[in-house]
Amino acid sequence: MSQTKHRPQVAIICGSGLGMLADTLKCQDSFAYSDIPGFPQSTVQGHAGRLVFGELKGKTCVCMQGRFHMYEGHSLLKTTFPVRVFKLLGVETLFVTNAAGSLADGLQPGDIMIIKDHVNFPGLVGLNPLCGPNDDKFGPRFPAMSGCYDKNLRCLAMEIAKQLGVAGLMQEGVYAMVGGPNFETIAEARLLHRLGVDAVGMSTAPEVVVATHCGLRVFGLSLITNKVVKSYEDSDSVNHEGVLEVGRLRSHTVQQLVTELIGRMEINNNNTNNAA
Ligand SMILES: O=P(O)(O)O[C@@H]1C[C@H](O)[C@@H](CO)O1
Ligand code: HPA
Repeated sequence: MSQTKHRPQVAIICGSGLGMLADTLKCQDSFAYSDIPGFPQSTVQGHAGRLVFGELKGKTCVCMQGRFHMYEGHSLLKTTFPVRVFKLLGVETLFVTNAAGSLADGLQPGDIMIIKDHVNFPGLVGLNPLCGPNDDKFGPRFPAMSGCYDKNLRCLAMEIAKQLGVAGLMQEGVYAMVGGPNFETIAEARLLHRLGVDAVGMSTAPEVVVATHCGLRVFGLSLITNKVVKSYEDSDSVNHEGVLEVGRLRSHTVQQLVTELIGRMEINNNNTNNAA
């Protein structure tokens, strides 16, 4: 921390192809993950691997340009390590963004889903970053996860979307994390759809679990980059380049939404930082 004067209140984790969010920060100090002790390295295209500090609409932010995924071979403890670092830095609110495939018929590529809730499939079978001895300095052994995506921020995001004229692209929905790295089979896609999942991806849920455990307020967005193939008659096929391309096409809108939301949200300064 001696290398930056910024003391962030807000942390942003950028999903695949959404790293441009960091470019909006003013008065930047940026650090390659390879220069930060204990940080894993990014291995996925579209995840630059830089931690960027700066100002956005009067709030001090830190932005992860590149996240860590379980399928890269990192332990869940490693993939979520930055969230606890943010807590210790005094961050109060975590923004998570991701690229996801849609299962809901009403969600098209290019749409933006405000995450209302998640299904943490790895977590349901015991692959949870909170497994192992609990560190009481961060939070309780058995944290509640109901309400982990802050309702006030979700409402404010919708209000802002209306003012920006992009409400037609936006709706709330349930995100599910699967392990990846392969995309879903048709049978898996049908199962997820029947279970009430609106969009599926390979990240986010462990970060949100760790953030909620240590008392961070969370806001999440999924950029819908593709429709998940649910029919044996459908010859479409998803690929990572296509995912990144939709990210590029919608980068400006995602940037506007996040910037306005950060500018207008209140900071309570209720991060007592008692984990430090
Ligand atoms: O980091 P996110 O969840 O945005 O990345 C998604 C899931 C895979 O890593 C990749 C697939 O294209 O995009
Ligand atoms: N499935 C899982 N992860 C994804 C998808 C998908 O269809 N699109 C982007 N990330």
